[in-house]
Amino acid sequence: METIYALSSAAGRAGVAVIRVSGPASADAVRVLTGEGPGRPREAVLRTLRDPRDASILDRALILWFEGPASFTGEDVAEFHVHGGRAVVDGVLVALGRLPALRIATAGEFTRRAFENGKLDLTEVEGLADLIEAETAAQRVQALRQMEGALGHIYEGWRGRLMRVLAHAEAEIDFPEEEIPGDLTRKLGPEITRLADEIRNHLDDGRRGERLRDGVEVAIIGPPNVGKSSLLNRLARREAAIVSDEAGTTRDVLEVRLDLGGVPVTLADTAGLRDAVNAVEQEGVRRALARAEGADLRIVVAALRPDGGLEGDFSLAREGDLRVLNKADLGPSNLPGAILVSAATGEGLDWLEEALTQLVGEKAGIAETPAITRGRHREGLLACLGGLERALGALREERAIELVAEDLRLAARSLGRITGRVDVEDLLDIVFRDFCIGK
Ligand SMILES: Nc1nc2c(ncn2[C@@H]2O[C@H](COP(=O)(O)OP(=O)(O)OP(=O)(O)O)[C@@H](O)[C@H]2O)c(=O)[nH]1
Ligand SMILES: [K+]
Ligand SMILES: [Mg+2]
Repeated sequence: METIYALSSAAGRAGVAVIRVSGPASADAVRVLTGEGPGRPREAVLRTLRDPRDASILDRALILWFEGPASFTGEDVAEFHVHGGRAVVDGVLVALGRLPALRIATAGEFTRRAFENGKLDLTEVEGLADLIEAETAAQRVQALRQMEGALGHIYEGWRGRLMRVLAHAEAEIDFPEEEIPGDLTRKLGPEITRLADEIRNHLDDGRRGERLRDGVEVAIIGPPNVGKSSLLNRLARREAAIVSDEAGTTRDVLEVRLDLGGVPVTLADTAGLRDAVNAVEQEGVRRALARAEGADLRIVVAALRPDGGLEGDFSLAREGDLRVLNKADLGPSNLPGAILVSAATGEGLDWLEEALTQLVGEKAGIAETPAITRGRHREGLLACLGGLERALGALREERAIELVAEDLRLAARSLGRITGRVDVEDLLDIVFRDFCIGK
């Protein structure tokens, strides 16, 4: 196994930078730079780092030594906590690069080694990637939970039970007993049914976990000039979108990211909906409708007119969408089911934000039991469920036990692919794509 090294903290100037080395030559790397072997495992030592070519001083650094397999990667690991200046970091990296046994790590290679050495399963690797990407508090909680194995344990638990059922079925193939009709169904059926029910329940999560990971998509729609862009600017607390009294100001879909109660939200402003006056506006309207269609939630906006009449209506609102009547400053009004606001004065905006936060929280966020966070998990679980249902069907029809066993085997394999316990070579590049060098 080659020994790899990389800067593991972010590039650029910083107080401290961490350079990580992993592999059998890690102790040599410490020896060459400090003139001494590594200290005791997990105890920081302060050492002078010298360039091995001319003994010039590179830095005074803290060195942390982890003896494999009790390390992140499962191999011997040395961490150099150096001063985070560019010349210091470059000097140490160049010195390490001169050691013949060392080479620079590729993106995600430290984590990949952790996976290959059984330190993390694939769901835990994904949790770690999500933790590094987490922007909001709820995302952090979900990522940490997954990194600590919450999802992996559930899937491995199901796989263990499935393997036991499979063992029974296989025993039946090897040592067929006196066939009593329906006997096998009575033996295997209940546990397969229970497993299928549990997986079905887990799948029926309203995509909360996936939405929390990706962000909830909210689209603001309505006719021109009702104040959609003005409302977006209020919610974003900055002048993100152009506002004017000209109908048809907004053409492109404009997105801002919000953190509503810990849930990341992508709020989209869209072109006003009307029979467009030209091709560009027409394209804007097409995009607005497409975005509204794809969104998890719509804020449908109408506005009060100075004459007391109504601009727009809520015909595009679906159940669970927000209906907003803007320009409440123009006169008295009362529209049941609509939130009254004024983007001009700020009136009612607290309510709007509160209602939006509440709805978003219903669609995404932390539930008591860990939720599916990626389409990859969902696909694996659906494939597993399909196998279990086919196995149950085959049992009911009293088909050959070999066929039942084959379906159970496929179901177990689909579960195993989620955690990476069975042939996943083809998956690894996809899972590790999210990592950068040093991770
Ligand atoms: N009186 C009043 N005027 C408002 C309010 N909100 C927005 N306006 C005005 O209404 C006009 C249109 O506002 P925009 O935010 O550009 O409306 P829009 O819905 O994004 O318009 P398009 O992008 O053209 O579809 C501007 O002149 C705003 O200043 C409000 O609450 N009260
Ligand atoms: K406008
Ligand atoms: Mg606009």
